[in-house]
Amino acid sequence: MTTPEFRSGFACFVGRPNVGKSTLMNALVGTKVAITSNRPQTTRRAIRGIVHRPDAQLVIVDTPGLHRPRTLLGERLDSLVRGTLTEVDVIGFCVPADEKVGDGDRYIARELAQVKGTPVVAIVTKADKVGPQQLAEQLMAVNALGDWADIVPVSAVGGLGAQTGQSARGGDGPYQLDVVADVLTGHLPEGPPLYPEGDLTDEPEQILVAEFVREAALEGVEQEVPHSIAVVVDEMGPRPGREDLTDIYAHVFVERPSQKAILIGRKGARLREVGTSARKQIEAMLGTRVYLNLQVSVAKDWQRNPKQLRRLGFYD
Ligand SMILES: Nc1nc2c(ncn2[C@@H]2O[C@H](COP(=O)(O)OP(=O)(O)OP(=O)(O)O)[C@@H](O)[C@H]2O)c(=O)[nH]1
Repeated sequence: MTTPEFRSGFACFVGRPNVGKSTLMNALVGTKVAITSNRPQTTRRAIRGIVHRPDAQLVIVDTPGLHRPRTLLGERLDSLVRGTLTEVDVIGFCVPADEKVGDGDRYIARELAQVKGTPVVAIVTKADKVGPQQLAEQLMAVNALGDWADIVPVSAVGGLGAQTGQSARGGDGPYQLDVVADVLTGHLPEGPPLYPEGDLTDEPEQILVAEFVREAALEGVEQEVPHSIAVVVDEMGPRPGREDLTDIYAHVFVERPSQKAILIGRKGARLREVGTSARKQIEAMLGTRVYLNLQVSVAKDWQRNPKQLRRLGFYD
């Protein structure tokens, strides 16, 4: 017998307002990852939480724009939402069991049909609120909405367990969270865990550091280098014996040599400015002094393979 490979990757959830996306995400994740930015606009793809399993790690990302769901419907999907949908490995499309499929659901289903290359799992939420007959009918109605990789009912409040006061996780109800997690992780590529378990609090800081560097690097050159920058923090930690000093090694990736030249500037002058500007922000956030080592590299056409890049740690 061969051991099943470990799987890892990213998921996001979409659906009309109030269909239970947040409840489901929170119920799924073992660890909440709070990204505490005082400038929330800068963190574009906040990690909502991580599902750790013996066989898989599922990283749930927030879908920007879905926090303003009332403007989402009726308008075209925000490009950021689109970006997120194509970057993740699997999308969970939530439709509640207790409301008839409506225009809002159909709208989102149509939009999802245009997202090529990312499997969509239709999730019928709040399954505990209806009887088996109504649930079966809703599953059929949702099935007719599109071409789903899977379709699965769930109750985030614990299936039958909800009525008996048992926890959602261990719940003995038929619509367990574990099943949703199984189905979602089944669509992830094989790969090692993307985040260390139990050491999650560093990650948001690294994301913010990358954002600070990215912002500083883009300052004043948005015309020449539009959206062509990705920043990866390679290493970050206190310098041994110096708790007041944090060493940070980061890579700034651009698409073309010409952009690299712009970022570095004459005799490295511009890159030094970028470093100084980013460092001030990072020092303010961390409350320590910071040594920031920036390297600029050309990663040709890095934007063309967003899934791979996300896996490598690009956050844009
Ligand atoms: N009975 C039951 N209620 C649920 C379930 N999931 C969510 N709810 C309730 O449905 C309501 C909406 O849930 P949310 O998780 O806030 O929905 P949402 O889709 O994140 O909403 P937006 O943030 O507006 O997009 C809340 O009152 C939840 O308590 C479920 O599985 N069963």
